[in-house]
Amino acid sequence: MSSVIASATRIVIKVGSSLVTAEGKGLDHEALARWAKEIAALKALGKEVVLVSSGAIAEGVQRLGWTKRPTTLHEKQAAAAVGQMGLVQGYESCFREHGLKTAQILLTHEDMKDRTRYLNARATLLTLLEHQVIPIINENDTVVTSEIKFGDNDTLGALVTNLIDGDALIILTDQQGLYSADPRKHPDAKFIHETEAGLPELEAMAGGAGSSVGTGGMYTKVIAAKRAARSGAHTVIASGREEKVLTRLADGEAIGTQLIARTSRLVARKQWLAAQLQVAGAVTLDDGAVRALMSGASLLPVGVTAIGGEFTRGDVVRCLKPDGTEVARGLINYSFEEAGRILRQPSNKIEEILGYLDEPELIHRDNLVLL
Ligand SMILES: Nc1ncnc2c1ncn2[C@@H]1O[C@H](COP(=O)(O)OP(=O)(O)O)[C@@H](O)[C@H]1O
Ligand SMILES: N[C@@H](CCC(=O)OP(=O)(O)O)C(=O)O
Repeated sequence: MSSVIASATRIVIKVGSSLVTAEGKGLDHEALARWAKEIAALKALGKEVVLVSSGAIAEGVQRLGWTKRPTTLHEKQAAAAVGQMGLVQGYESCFREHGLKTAQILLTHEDMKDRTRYLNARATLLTLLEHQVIPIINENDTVVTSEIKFGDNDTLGALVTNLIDGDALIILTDQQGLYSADPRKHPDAKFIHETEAGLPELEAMAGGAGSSVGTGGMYTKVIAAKRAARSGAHTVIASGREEKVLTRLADGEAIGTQLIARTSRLVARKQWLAAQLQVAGAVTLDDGAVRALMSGASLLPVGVTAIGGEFTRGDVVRCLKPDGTEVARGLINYSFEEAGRILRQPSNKIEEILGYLDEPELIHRDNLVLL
């Protein structure tokens, strides 16, 4: 059995509070340095890495001189705001030692639900990866309320994996991986080396957080693996205390629990797009654009002859052949008003016409499914 990480190129790594803080009291700077070193080694192997890191609240509590983790939402938010400074400062200086640039990204649930924000967040993250920057992501604790909260960074890690079409999600925690029951309470629990992500029995095995530092426990990790699998990504839950865990995983060593996604990344994305029932509009293509789409290209405004419906950026629209039959469906980059102004035009004219350029494609091929 070898690790799925060996063949993964785009990887989201989630480190829990217990791994970046000293027993929940302030940041463990040696730990941050170790993560930066390991991630630099993955980068050197040609992998793209996004880091989802907790630890803001724990660091904030320390900086504010509080003796325990607060219970009210506003105190937690205040602690997170203070602590996030330390978290990004710490990572920034550790990654700089390896010649790597970092970026701070704070997200909420709404950023993922709202299609326009979803596309913007996706484009920003992919651009950062293109420029070899390590995005460091946390929940935007300042603005969250219970309705828009991920609540735990395991869920955030999975949604980020979906967002950027990651090949794999690595969840690092304080246990070796998933056991048949919480090993803190059941010392005889059996270790699970490999299983299929999303199996209902896994949810029954996983309990809540075992420490006062972490939040979600194994349950949110198992659910995160199920979510990640929706976009075809495999998940590995492993111990962050294991020596050189990331580089060993990348070498193919099967450390931790592997939760395998059944459907491939591409098939999963196309299924998701095809299943979108709410279609906001349609664009009619010329014959050349239909041929381009069929051969796997993106849809450019130059190949569009008409539009219908009132859609906004990020909505799902139908792509119609000149005779009106549907050939494809995809997430559109421009609103119906904008699309109406740039249709039949070459992409290098978009900026001149609209005064700005979001993307040269009307629908990018990654966001397009042929029917
Ligand atoms: N079936 C299980 N297998 C392993 N750990 C479990 C299981 N059920 C509950 N846990 C608990 O989940 C904890 C890890 O989650 P959590 O404390 O939220 O960590 P993190 O901060 O890394 O997210 C473990 O320390 C363990 O006590
Ligand atoms: N946004 C919070 C993260 C909360 C959280 O999910 O923590 P954990 O269960 O340790 O990953 C923070 O940075 O403290």
